[in-house]
Amino acid sequence: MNLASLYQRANEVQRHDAKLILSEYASILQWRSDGQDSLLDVGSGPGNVLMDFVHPLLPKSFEQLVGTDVSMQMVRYANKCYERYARTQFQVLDIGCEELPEQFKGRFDHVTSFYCLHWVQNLRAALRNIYNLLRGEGGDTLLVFLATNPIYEVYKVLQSDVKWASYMQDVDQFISPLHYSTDPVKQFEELLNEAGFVYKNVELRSEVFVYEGVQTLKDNVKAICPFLERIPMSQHEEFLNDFVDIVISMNLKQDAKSNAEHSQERFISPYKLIVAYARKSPDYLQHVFSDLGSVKNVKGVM
Ligand SMILES: C[S@@+](CC[C@H](N)C(=O)[O-])C[C@H]1O[C@@H](n2cnc3c(N)ncnc32)[C@H](O)[C@@H]1O
Ligand SMILES: CC(C)=CCC/C(C)=C/CC/C(C)=C/C(=O)O
Repeated sequence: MNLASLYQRANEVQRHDAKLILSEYASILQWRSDGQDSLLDVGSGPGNVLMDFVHPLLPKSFEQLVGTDVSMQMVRYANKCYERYARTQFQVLDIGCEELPEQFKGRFDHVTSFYCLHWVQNLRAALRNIYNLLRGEGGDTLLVFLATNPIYEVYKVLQSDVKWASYMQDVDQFISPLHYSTDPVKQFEELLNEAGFVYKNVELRSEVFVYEGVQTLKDNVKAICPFLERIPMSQHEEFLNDFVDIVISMNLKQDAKSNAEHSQERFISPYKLIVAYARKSPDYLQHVFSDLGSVKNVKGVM
């Protein structure tokens, strides 16, 4: 996914969900009493969700805001767009990496991520890294990503088409790792436990987004579809038309009202969103728990 400017213009559902969920969690995030919070965002893309919806929530005296992304093109684009913002920077980081670069370890009070983790097949590594991004004495994380989306079924049908099969052999790499899960909440809770998070709240939200008009749908697909850059430009419109035909065959097109003038076609996208909030136990608590075995009567913290 490398079309920073197009994505910035065609990310309606992503902006809608991030804005709504941040309005709900702004008061739940554990802001520091001294106001010197450090926050890292995972998969920031062109940065407009982070800067439009997270940045305004930070205390005025925040320590640092770091947007990260696996794509150098997204990072360069975001740094250029937001270069005038104090104590704010964008850096390359693959959240699914085996070993978190030292400069990121234990430095953040908060880690957020919006519409990124469904792109990461190794959620176990991602959550281990997110845990290790947080400072030793605590910190919290707010993670919002797709469990299911009809786009994944459309991709599977396109991959079976001889016209597109050779460009989509690795289609499963781009399907959310929870798309086929029978219990995505349980599965993600177990992954959070494994990473070491002690307090967690994981929701699965059933949502519906309506794309007004076929061009809006096509633009939103173009902004995130990983296969288009592999297909000759001269065939892009054919690919997108085939995409829309499959959406229609899935009965996801709402018939325009016959009497309405200039009515647009509406495309319905029913999807399921994971909204997960978790806190990292302070290191000192871990110390107390680990000492429980040697000290019989421990008073106070339990
Ligand atoms: C759909 S965009 C979301 C951007 C932004 N968070 C938003 O809500 O608009 C997903 C972003 O995640 C990035 N991404 C995909 N895999 C990643 C990984 N393993 N580590 C970090 N970022 C990744 C993509 O490059 C892309 O910029
Ligand atoms: C009707 C239909 C198939 C709509 C899906 C359209 C669409 C652009 C979904 C985006 C899914 C996705 C992977 C978003 C992202 O990563 O930001």
